[in-house]
Amino acid sequence: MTNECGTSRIAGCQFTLYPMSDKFVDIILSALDKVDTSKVWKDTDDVSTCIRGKMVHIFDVTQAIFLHAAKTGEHVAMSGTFSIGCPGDSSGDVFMDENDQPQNKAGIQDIKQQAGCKFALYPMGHEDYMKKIMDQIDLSKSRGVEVSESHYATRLDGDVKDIFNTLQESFDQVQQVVSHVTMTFTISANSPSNK
Ligand SMILES: Cc1ncc(C[n+]2csc(CCO)c2C)c(N)n1
Repeated sequence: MTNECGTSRIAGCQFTLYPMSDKFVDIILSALDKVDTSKVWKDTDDVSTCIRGKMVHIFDVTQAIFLHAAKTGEHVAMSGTFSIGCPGDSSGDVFMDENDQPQNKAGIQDIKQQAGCKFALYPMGHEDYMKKIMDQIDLSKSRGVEVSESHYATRLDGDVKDIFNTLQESFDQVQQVVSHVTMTFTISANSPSNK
């Protein structure tokens, strides 16, 4: 059964890039600058960047910003929270009229990048939330990434595009049956550490 409580399906992501490099200012600002964010509402401050709009563009922009930062070869991490159906979210609805064509597919098509990611799904207000989460962990295993258990999160290892596809599909599947869903993630590339 669907649990509709918001008036729109506006999605969003609040994220922070952490380049482990002396050049962190340039890496953050050029990643934000190189990515086409014309189909999302965006606000950057000294802590993080928030984007809001259609789910397809939220994942497209988040992935592209991480890839542009990671392709510098520096050790870069990104942490953030995706959200959809937040009952208080509505003022950016103007961006909901955009079409579903992702703006950054061409810009990232030649970037090949391995990464490790930990994510956690939070279906809000559902008593059977563990079942909804376990279904997505099971589905992750057929999406071309290595899936492993971690306390309070699930770990995904593989190509960044496969990782973001897995994140998006998991989030999308749950939001089809749960009105308000949040999902936290941390992704790291070019780390000098062993797993
Ligand atoms: C995605 C993202 N957005 C904002 C910040 C915050 N921040 C920290 S240093 C810096 C550049 C100099 O002002 C900015 C914007 C971040 N780290 N990652």
